[in-house]
Amino acid sequence: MKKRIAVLPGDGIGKEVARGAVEILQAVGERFGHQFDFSYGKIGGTAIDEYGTPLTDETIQLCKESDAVLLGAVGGPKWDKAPAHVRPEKGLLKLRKDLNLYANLRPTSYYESLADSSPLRKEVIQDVDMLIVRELTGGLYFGKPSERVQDNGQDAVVDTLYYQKAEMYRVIKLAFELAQGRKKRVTSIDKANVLESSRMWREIAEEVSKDFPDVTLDHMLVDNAAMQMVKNPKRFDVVVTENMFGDILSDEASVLTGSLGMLPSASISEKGPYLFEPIHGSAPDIAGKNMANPLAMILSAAMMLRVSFGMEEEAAEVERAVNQVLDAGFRTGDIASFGQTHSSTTEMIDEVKAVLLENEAIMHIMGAYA
Ligand SMILES: NC(=O)c1ccc[n+]([C@@H]2O[C@H](COP(=O)([O-])OP(=O)(O)OC[C@H]3O[C@@H](n4cnc5c(N)ncnc54)[C@H](O)[C@@H]3O)[C@@H](O)[C@H]2O)c1
Ligand SMILES: CC(C)[C@H](C(=O)O)[C@@H](O)C(=O)O
Ligand SMILES: [Mg+2]
Repeated sequence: MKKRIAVLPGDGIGKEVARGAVEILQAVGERFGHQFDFSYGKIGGTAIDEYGTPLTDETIQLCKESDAVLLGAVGGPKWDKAPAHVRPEKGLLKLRKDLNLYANLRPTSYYESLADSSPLRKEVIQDVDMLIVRELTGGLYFGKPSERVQDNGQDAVVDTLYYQKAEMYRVIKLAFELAQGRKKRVTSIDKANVLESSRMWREIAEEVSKDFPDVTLDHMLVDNAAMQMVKNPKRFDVVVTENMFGDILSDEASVLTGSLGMLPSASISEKGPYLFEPIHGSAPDIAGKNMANPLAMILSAAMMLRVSFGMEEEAAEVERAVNQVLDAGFRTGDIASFGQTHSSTTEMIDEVKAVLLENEAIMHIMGAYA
């Protein structure tokens, strides 16, 4: 059946990696006989330059009319000094809010072939398999007021951490449901020794856990969690946490796989369409140089196949092709060990595509002799 995919490449390396995901999906379509229709929209700085706003109503409409959304990344120094309402990042936040994407799933798994490119010892990271469930539409990112103020004649500033109970409840419940299909362990991360919002978060986690007797729950303060994540990452299965803690911890978790350029994500809502994006940003330091690692974006496309379209075999094939390319020694700079030759973004994309199509040929031949 035809699937409509909205593609929002965004800024910087977002454009380079989004192109890769589209090429891989085209190869999947060719191999498995699916029709994927791609429609392009602008978001972030690119949209500011053209329309004066980081997200137009047309782009939101395009996303709502699609079966899934693929997003590259937004932001860059060109727009860093822009007033708050026309910052590229505001476009992404508005899109997440408008599509009600309340949960952001960020899986981190171990890649045997990348063990040498991690700064952590192999014994520490081997077999890590963690899923961070990040609340995505509440907390400090969206609380009002968020502004500069005058306080007793002093320049001051306020940001607000606001959550409704129901917003915490639904994402924590989802984390428990996901844990049931995994190792049945949820670690809820908060700052309950200081923040009232975290105390409520912890109470709700306890409340939800009563409905999931097969899943164990533990609580961890976020500062300790940041340390445990690099010291003993294997202790984590499903991690659930509020928006900003999840943002920070997931960049940290990406180091366990080897690089920020390896971590995909799925942002989901109650009824879709869902959005799929790498967790990294627009990487201005390497943008336009054909150096970015496209694998986080390609793996996000695999998550889209699985989560939005129920195409498990197709998703697994993309993941297998990525693994094969890594096993064969292809590396962008961020995942290269000392002395290894660096492949460009486009070379990596071409390699994954070639493996995908080559595997089809091999399976075809094997089928003929079966
Ligand atoms: N979802 C998003 O769109 C998103 C996420 C994070 C940051 N940002 C934005 O991106 C801009 C730059 O932010 P930053 O530099 O703090 O974070 P970043 O994620 O863009 O880059 C951090 C570091 O990781 C490297 N890196 C990131 N992705 C990579 C990849 N695929 N391959 C190889 N190396 C990669 C970069 O070169 C850089 O050294 C900011 O404007 C920020 O707001 C956007
Ligand atoms: C660009 C920024 C708003 C965004 C976030 O903090 O959510 C990014 O860091 C991410 O992780 O997707
Ligand atoms: Mg982030």
